[in-house]
Amino acid sequence: MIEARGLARRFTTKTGPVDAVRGVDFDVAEGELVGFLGPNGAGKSTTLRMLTTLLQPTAGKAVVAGHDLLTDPAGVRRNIGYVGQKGGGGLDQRVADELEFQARFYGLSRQGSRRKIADLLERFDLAGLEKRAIVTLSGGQQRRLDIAMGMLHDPRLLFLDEPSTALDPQSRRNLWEHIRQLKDDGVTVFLTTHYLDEADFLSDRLLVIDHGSIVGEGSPDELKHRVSGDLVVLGTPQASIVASKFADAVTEGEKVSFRIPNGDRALPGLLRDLDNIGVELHSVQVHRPTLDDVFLTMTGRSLREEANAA
Ligand SMILES: Nc1ncnc2c1ncn2[C@@H]1O[C@H](COP(=O)(O)OP(=O)(O)OP(=O)(O)O)[C@@H](O)[C@H]1O
Repeated sequence: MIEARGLARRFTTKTGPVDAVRGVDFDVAEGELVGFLGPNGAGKSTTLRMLTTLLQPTAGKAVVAGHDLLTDPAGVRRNIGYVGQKGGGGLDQRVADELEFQARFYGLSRQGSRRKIADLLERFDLAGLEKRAIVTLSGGQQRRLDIAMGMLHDPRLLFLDEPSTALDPQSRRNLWEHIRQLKDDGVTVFLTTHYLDEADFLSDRLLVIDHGSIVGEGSPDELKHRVSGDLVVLGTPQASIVASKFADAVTEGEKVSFRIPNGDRALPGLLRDLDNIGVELHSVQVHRPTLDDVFLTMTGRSLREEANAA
């Protein structure tokens, strides 16, 4: 559904050139939900704007929804939906008028657009809000309306830029369910996010971008497995004895932590060995790596710090 090869964008600024995207290669298969994850300024929006024909690449090429980005941008636009960071709707407009206007813009007949709008209002839990001005909707309702507008022409591929930014936890969760539903309906979804929980919950596959280059790719689980092992934390008065057995062990009072591969499976044997040498244990915890650990391993920086700083 997407084939990007050497896609790059350089901006010329007063202080010199900025390589926002440095020749990225990736594929997205039909029906996949791919999360494009990276910190602020990593190049996510620039990539998305190129793939949606809003910005001309300075190098490389891509085929998007079966059409060549450079030679057939109109073909790309006809077959994709794009939901940007800021909603496209006129805030004073009523919900139904906005949808109607957009549907007619896409060339739907009056009758066709009525049917489609009713279907989308139902699908995105907006039924009953037709007469409300957009400005009076909650943040979650506005985001769902933005997505409904992006789906009016039944695109096979939908781009979502930071879909849940500025939503409260409950609305985010609700929006995620709607995004998953799109995937279940067969729509290919490509979304950018700098939220690890969002990427983890939604994505079949993740592309991790940093400084304009792809630094990692895989399912959330695959990426977590690449971090060297699970974190084991043991509570014991003999923390220093345990620490002496593991090169990377860190002790903190009566707590010792270290990483081992496949922690769940390795733990029984490990506990037996410690018991055999007389180590007394108060507590045992095993933590699977998080996507934050993955990001830290790949880039040397914590994505959470970046997101918080934003
Ligand atoms: N029009 C522009 N002119 C100059 N530099 C730009 C322009 N647009 C983006 N950049 C720079 O390109 C880099 C990538 O920006 P981009 O917006 O693609 O990142 P991002 O990953 O989407 O970040 P965010 O999460 O903040 O939206 C940044 O260094 C940014 O400052």
